[in-house]
Amino acid sequence: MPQLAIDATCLPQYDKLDGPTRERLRAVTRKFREMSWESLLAHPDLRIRRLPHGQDPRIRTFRLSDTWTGVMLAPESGETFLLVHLLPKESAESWAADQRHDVNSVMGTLERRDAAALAPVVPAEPSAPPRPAGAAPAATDPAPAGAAAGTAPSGTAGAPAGGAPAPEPGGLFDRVTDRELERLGVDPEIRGFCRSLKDAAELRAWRPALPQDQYEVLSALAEGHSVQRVLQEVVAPRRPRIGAVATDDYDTAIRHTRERVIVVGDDQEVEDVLAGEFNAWRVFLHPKQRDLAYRAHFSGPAKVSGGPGTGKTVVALHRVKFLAEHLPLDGRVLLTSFTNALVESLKRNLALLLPDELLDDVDVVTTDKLALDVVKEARPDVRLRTDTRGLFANIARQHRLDFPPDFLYSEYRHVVMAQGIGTLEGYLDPDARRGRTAPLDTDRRRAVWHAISEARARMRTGRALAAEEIHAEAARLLAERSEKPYTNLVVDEAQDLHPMQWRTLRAAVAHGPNDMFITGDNRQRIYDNTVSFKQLGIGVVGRSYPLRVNYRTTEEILTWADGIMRGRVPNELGEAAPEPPGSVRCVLSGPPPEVHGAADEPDELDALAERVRGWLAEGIAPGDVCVTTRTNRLRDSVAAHLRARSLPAAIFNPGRHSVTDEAGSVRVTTMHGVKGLEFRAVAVTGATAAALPLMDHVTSPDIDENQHRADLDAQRSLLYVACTRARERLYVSWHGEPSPFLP
Ligand SMILES: Nc1ncnc2c1ncn2[C@@H]1O[C@H](COP(=O)(O)OP(=O)(O)OP(=O)(O)O)[C@@H](O)[C@H]1O
Repeated sequence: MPQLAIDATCLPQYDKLDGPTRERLRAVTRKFREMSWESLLAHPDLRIRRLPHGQDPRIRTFRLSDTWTGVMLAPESGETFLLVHLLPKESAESWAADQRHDVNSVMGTLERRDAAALAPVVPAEPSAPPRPAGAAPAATDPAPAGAAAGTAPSGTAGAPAGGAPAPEPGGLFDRVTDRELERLGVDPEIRGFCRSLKDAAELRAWRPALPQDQYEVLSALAEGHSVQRVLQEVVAPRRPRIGAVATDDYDTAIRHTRERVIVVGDDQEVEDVLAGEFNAWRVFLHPKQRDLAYRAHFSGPAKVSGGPGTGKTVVALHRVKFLAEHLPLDGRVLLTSFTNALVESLKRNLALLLPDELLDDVDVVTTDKLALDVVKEARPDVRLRTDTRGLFANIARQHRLDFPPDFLYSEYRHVVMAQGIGTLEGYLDPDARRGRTAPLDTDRRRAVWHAISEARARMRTGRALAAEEIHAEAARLLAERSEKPYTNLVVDEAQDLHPMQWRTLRAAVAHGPNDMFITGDNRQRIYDNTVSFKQLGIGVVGRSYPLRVNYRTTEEILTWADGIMRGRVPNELGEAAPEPPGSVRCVLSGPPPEVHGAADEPDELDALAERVRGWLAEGIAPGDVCVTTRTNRLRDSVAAHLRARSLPAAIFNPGRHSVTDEAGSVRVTTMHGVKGLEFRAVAVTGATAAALPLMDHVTSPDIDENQHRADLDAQRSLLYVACTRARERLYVSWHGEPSPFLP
C-alpha cells in the first residue's frame, strides 16, 4: 500500500482551512494511504492532475474543495506520496508548476526549488542536469516568486534577466571552489547561480527559491565559515548514516528528509501533524537537534548551548522522550528548570510529546522543589525560609560588622555556600575568596565567619531554612544514598542555577553515560549565579554542542536585540572561558522593532495602548500579545491602563498561573515572568534609565566589584530576554531618559 508523507509547508495552511475542508482533507489523505495509484487517478472527486507545463513531472494537483487545491509529489514508484502544499485554488496551479523537487546527491535529502524563478539566472552549463521531461522552458519572471514579501530583489539579484550571469570578481563565494561546493552538495545549477551573488542580503532574498539544504550550506559559507566546518555542521548531520545516495530514489529521500517531512500512519497522526503549526517542533527537528536529542550514548554529562530561540528547550524535551523510551524497569528521568513558570511550561509541552505511560516515568519539578522534597523526607518539619537577606542584615548589625548592609548575605551566598565551605579553616584558606574584590584580613574573616555561623545555627533551630541550606542538606542526603532517585537528568535554562543547586542535581544521579543533559544560554543569565561545572564534578569537556538556527524571532528583532548585548562576550555556560564565536541564523523575517520615547509615564501608557490596539486590529489574538515591565508596580499600572481603554488585559503571575490561563487576554507581566515563553507580539514598557538597571538589585561595588558587574550584566540580560520573546513584533518604550542598555 502507498504511504503518505506531509511537508511542513502545509502546517500554516491547515490553520486557514474551515472545518468541512479539514474533514475532507483527512478523508483524502486516507484515500492516499489506502487506494492504489490507478484507483486514485480514476477517482472522480479527487481530480488528480498532472501539470502539462510544470517544472516537475512528479507534481500533481488534486481537488480539496471548491476553493482549495492540494499539491502533491508522486514519485514514479508510487510508494510514498508527499503532500507538498495546500493552496487556494486560483494560485495552486501556478505555484505547483514553478516548483521542482530533487534528491540532493550528497545529503540524500529531498529539496524543493522554485525552478521557474531560478531559470533565468542559472547558467545553461553542459554539466547541468537535464530538465525533467515535461519541464517548461525558462520562465521570464526573474524574481523569486515565493520570496518573502518585500525581501526579494526587485531586479535579478545582480544577474542580467533572461541569461546566465557571467562570474564576476568580488562575488560572495569567490573563496570557495566549484569542487568544494560540489562536495558540500551544491548542484551545478546552484553553483552557477551563486557565482552571481554579491552579498549575504542578496542570498537571503533568494532563499524561498533555493533548495533548502543547499541554502543552509550557502548561508553558512556566506557567514564566513570554512568549508570544513560547513561540511561538519551542515552537511554531515544530513547525510544518510549508511548507504550511498541514489538521486532517483525519491521514496528513500522523502523518508530521509526528517527536518521538514514526516511519514504519517493513521488519521490521528495526520491530524496531529497538520494541526500543529506552532507545535512543529514536535515533529520536525533540525538534524543537529535530532542528533543531540536522540543520540544513544553520551559518555557523561552533555551540554547544549545557543542563543535565544534556537530550540534548546525543544532538544531537552526530545531528549527526555528518548531517555524515557530507554529506561530500565525501575528507572526515572528528572526534567528540571529554575522557576515554577518554566516547569509548568515544560510539563505542558512534554505532555504534547510523550504518551501517558512514558510521562509516568518522568518527574518535572524545579530544582528547589526536588531539594525540599529530599530534605522533608528526612525532616518533615523543615520549611523554606523567604527572608534570608533580612536575617543576615540583622545579624550583621548585631555583630557590629562595619560592612555595607548586604555584604554578609553576599559572602554567605557567593563564597561560603557557592563553594560549599564548611569550616573556619576552609574560609581562611587564601583561595576561598578568589575572584572577590573587597579584601578581608584574617581578623575580619573570623568575624564574618562567626556571624555567618550564627545565622546558620538560627535557621537550623527555627527549622526555617534558606534555599541555600536546603540544597546543602539535600546534596548531603543524596550523596549518602547508594540508590540515586534518577537514572537520567535533563536541565533546561541551566544558566540561572546556583552552584548549590548543581550539587543537589549532581548528587541525584549516578555518574555514568547519559547521566546529565544540560541546556542553557549565558546571554540569558538573569539571576546572580556563576558556575564552574568543572569544580562541581560535571565534566562536559568534549561534549558541548552549540545550536545556531533561531526558529522563534525574526532576523530584524534578533539583530536589534543583539545590540543590547553589544561588545559583551559571555562566558561559556558553566565555564570561566568566553564562548567561542559563532553566529545564529534566523528562519523568519519581518518588520523591524518599533521604539518610542515618551515625555512621561501617562504618555507612554497611552502610546502603548494604541500599539496594542493596532496589533489586535491586525488580527493578532490577545493571547498572543504580551506586555512586560521591569517592576510589579508598572505591571499593575499597565494592566489597569489597558483595561481602562477597553483592551482585554490580565496580569500574569508566572509563579501561580499556567500560561494558558489568560489565553483570551493580553498578558501583562514582569520581565522575569516572560523567561522561557514566547508571543507573536511583545511590548517592553518602561525601559527607562531609572528602571534598567534597577540599582536596588545590583550589588554595590563596595561589596564586590566583580559581583557588581555580574549583577549589571544580569539586568542587561533581563532586557535581552524580554525582547527576544517576540516572534513577529517588538515594541520598546520608555519615558524620560532611556535605559543605557538600549541599542
Ligand atoms: N526544529 C524546529 N522546527 C520548528 N520550530 C522549532 C524547531 N526548534 C524549535 N522550534 C521553535 O522555536 C521556538 C524556540 O524554541 P525553544 O523555546 O526550544 O528555544 P530556546 O533555545 O530554548 O529559547 P530560549 O533560550 O530563548 O528560551 C519555539 O517556538 C519552538 O517551537
